[in-house]
This record gives sequence, C-alpha cells and structure tokens, in this order.
Amino acid sequence: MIRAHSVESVRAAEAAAMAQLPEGELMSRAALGLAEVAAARLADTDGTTVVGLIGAGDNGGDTLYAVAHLAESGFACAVVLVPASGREGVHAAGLAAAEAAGVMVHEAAGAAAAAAEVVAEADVVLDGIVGIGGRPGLRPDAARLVDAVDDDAWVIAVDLASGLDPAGEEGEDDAVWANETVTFGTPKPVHLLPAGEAATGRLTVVDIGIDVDDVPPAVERLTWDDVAGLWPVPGSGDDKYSRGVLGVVAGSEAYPGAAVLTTTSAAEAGVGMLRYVGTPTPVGLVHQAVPEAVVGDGRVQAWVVGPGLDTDADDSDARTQLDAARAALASDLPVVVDAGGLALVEGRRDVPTVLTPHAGELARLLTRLEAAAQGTDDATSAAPEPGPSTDDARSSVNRPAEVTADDVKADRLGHARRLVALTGATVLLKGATTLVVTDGEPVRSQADAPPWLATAGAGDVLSGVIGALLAAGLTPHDAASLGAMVHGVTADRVSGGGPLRALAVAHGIRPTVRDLLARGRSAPS
Ligand SMILES: NC(=O)C1=CN([C@@H]2O[C@H](COP(=O)(O)OP(=O)(O)OC[C@H]3O[C@@H](n4cnc5c(N)ncnc54)[C@H](O)[C@@H]3O)[C@@H](O)[C@H]2O)[C@@H](O)CC1
Ligand SMILES: [K+]
Repeated sequence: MIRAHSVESVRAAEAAAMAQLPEGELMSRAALGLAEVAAARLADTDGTTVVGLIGAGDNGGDTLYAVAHLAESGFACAVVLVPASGREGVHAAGLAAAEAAGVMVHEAAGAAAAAAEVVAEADVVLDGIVGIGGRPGLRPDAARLVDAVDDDAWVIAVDLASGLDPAGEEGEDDAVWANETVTFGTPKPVHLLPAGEAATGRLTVVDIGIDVDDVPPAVERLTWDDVAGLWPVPGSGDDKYSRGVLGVVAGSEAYPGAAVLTTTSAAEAGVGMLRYVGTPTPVGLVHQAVPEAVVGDGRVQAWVVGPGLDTDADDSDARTQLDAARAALASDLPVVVDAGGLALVEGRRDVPTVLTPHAGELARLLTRLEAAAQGTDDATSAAPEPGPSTDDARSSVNRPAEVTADDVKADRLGHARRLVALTGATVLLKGATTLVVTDGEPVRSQADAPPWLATAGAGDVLSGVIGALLAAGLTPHDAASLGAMVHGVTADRVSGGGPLRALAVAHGIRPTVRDLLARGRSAPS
C-alpha cells in the first residue's frame, strides 16, 4: 500500500523529528536524496547542466543545498532566484552553500529575460519554487521562467510540482509539469489524486527519518502486493454458498451484452455462485456464455444492480426485472449499483453500497438527489402558509444548481465526497485515476489501467468483479478499491500496449488474480 499524508500530518511528523535532530538535519537529508536522484538522471541522459528554480521557502532551501552537492560533483550548476526581493527573499544558508560550491546565482527580479535564457540552457531543472507551503497557481514571474524550460530538459519537482495544490483537491492548470517528483518522508495527497498526478510524473520518496507509520493517511493506493492479503481465498471448509453467492440484475433487450460482461467477470473473479435476473434476450446469452450462472431469483449474499439496465422499458419482462432491481436495492444485502441502477437510487443507503458512476452519471445523480434533499428540507422546515403562491416560491427559491460532468471533472474528489455525504454509500468515481471514497476512510486512488480501457462495456466488467468481492464478504471500501485495481491491472496485461475489448478484460481477470496471488505467496513475509 502506498500511503499519502496530509500537509498537517507531515508538518507534525517533521516537527517531532526535528526536536530529536541537529538543526538543518532534515533539510540536509532531503537535499542529499534530491541530489542523488538528479545525478542519476544526468548520467542517464548524458546531461551536464543543472538549473535550480529557487522560491522563498524551505523548498527553495532544499534545492539550493542539492544544487551545491551537484556542483561539488562537477556538474555545471546555476540557480535562478524567483522572489522579487532576490537574495533577501531566499534561504540564506542554502544560498551561501551554493555560492561556496561555485553555483552561478541569477536573480529573476529586474532581469527576467536573462534569467529565462539561463533556464533554457538546462538539461535538468530542479523546481524548488514552492513545496507544501505553496498555494495553487504560479505567479506570473515564476510562470515565465517555467515557460522557458526546454522541451527536452528533465524536470524534477522538489517535493511537489510548484503550482499544484498540496492537498490535491483544487485542480490547477498553471503549474510546473514535472517528469518526476522527489518527495520527502512520505507521499502527499497531490501525488496520488487526479488533480496532481499527471503533473507529478514518476514519484520517488526520499527517507529523511520522519515517522508517519502510526499516522492515519489521507489517501491510499493499493499495490500488487496487497492483493494476497485482501483477496478472498477459499479454505478447505468452504462450499459454494459460504464463498458467496452473487445476484446480478443487469442487461436488457436494449443492452443485452452488459449481462454477459458482468456475469462473465464475476465468474472469472471466482464467485462461489452466480444468479442472474434479466429479460429473455440477455437470459439466452448468459445461458450460452456463462453456463455456471443460475437464472432466476434466489438467496444471495450481495447484488450487482444496473449494468445495461433499461429503466425506460415498459413491457412486462422489463417491469419484472426492474421490480427485482428495486427489491435488491431495498433489501439489507450489500449491493453494487452501476449505470441504469443509479437512476433507482433514492437517497440515503443504510446497507453496504458501492455506487460506481462515471463523471456524467455522478453529475446527474448529485443533481437529482440534491434537489430531492432540498425539496424535503423545504417541505419539513418551511411549514408553508396555505395559499396559491407557496408552490411557486418553493420551486424557485434555493433550488440547488445543476451539476455538470465538467464540474465533476474539475473537482472529482469534492463531488465524490458530496455524493458520499448524501447517500452514506461508498462512491467509486471512474476515470484515468479511479477514486474510492467512503465516510471515515482514507480515500483510495487507483491508477492501474491504460487509456485503452476507456471502452464500452469496461464498467460492466468492473461491477462484476466488485460484486464477487462484496458477496465474499469484503467491505464496500475494500471491494471497490481492490476491484478497481485488479480491473486496471488486467486491462494493462490484456492491452499490452494495444487495443482491448471489454470481454477480453473479463476473461483476463482469472489469470491476473492467479498471478497476483502467486506473487503474494512468493513474497518474503
Ligand atoms: N518542514 C521540514 O522540516 C522540512 C521541509 N522541507 C521542505 O520545505 C518545504 C516547505 O517549506 P515552507 O514551509 O517554507 O514552504 P514552501 O517552500 O513550500 O513555500 C512557502 C513560500 O512560498 C511562498 N508561496 C506560496 N505559494 C506561492 C505561489 N503560488 N507562488 C509563489 N510563492 C508562493 C510563500 O509566501 C512562502 O514564502 C517542503 O515542501 C520541503 O521541500 C524539507 O527540507 C524537509 C524538512
Ligand atoms: K517544488
């Protein structure tokens, strides 16, 4: 598991460590680790020149000391001081160390064009403008220097790419775009969240001796080595029922294939038993494609409701299927709700529930549920006066604004949290980085899949895997995040760098889980 800690936690851990160590020791360790990474990249790229961009805080201090090390190692080094106050504005001891090592010092203030020329010459750029003390966005003078960086230069962000929100909550277009980031002590949320992950590049954590082992993380990411500990492996006393029976209400006359994809992936994930509830065409397809599935209602331990479900269909078969979907949602059993099933969610969920929207579905669901919640509040708290104008007033005053898919994309975590607050469910928000958000748990953030996975039917496969894990007894948080991870890793294997189709991902789940479990068995304990 990769764990990222909040800025507050990092500052507290740093303070505790500093109290035990000589002054400057943490910065000196950070700078040494940073210089080692930079030296390795210079060697990899046959680079010779290093330029550090130096801001006003300790992030600039780290960078000054690192550049001093690199100068002592024989590289041609310069720094550009970004603050308007020049030398006065930066870490004094770090600047003295850099100058003593022969580093060329340039001030951007009053000499922006000359400073930009220096930056443009660099093979490796160390971005020490701001770190965890930074606010999102770059000031214009810093942005001009960043624009001057050569396209072929290797950009190493110190602690985090300057301009990003360290908490990873606010998106920011105006930030350094790093090839890699060298961070200190522990990852920060921005490194794992959609708002900052792309600009972070490759992430290296330098151990500077701060202790966060017992500090709750803000964000987590499952890795391959977590699978063996979480995946439900049957024991000799198990039977198909004790391993978990999954009921699937999916597919329709309009979208029959979704039923095949969801049941196939649940079977591939090794569910104890599968029950399938659908209309005639998908029933026929499931019979053929997944002979293991039992058609019809019955006792189950968890449900998947919604892939390919047509909530507008009105024939008697469809009505029967929709009744089964509503009954599954009204039961006290854990449920994964996807696609068409999301339209059937009415508000708070008091049973273990995973909602798996993409950005557009999350926007629609939030808009509908927030309007409904508002209507209830009005109805209960406004104690309307009798009279003809009351309804009009209620419909126009305080109605929540419509949420769009673009709103969600601009702040994925914030919107996922809003849906969690409204429903109490675990929300899995799909995207290049998939977020799994549960009240009271660290956010799980998985980025295992190649962009090829953005293909029709991939979500149906995901819900089948998560359903199989819920039926086996995993918590919604673990089932959703482990399901997302295995789905993404499988897609990566199946793609091999080229196109993939959803059914191939479903068929890839079984060998992927087998290999990940074998990895766990061979790992040193
Ligand atoms: N606290 C510690 O013990 C350690 C801190 N370290 C380094 O110290 C950094 C944190 O240092 P600081 O707290 O001094 O903060 P930063 O160096 O991150 O930045 C704070 C300074 O930048 C300015 N600033 C903030 N947002 C800005 C923006 N958008 N554009 C331009 N200037 C902006 C602020 O006015 C302030 O002067 C870490 O990221 C890490 O690199 C490391 O040396 C390891 C030890
Ligand atoms: K930085």
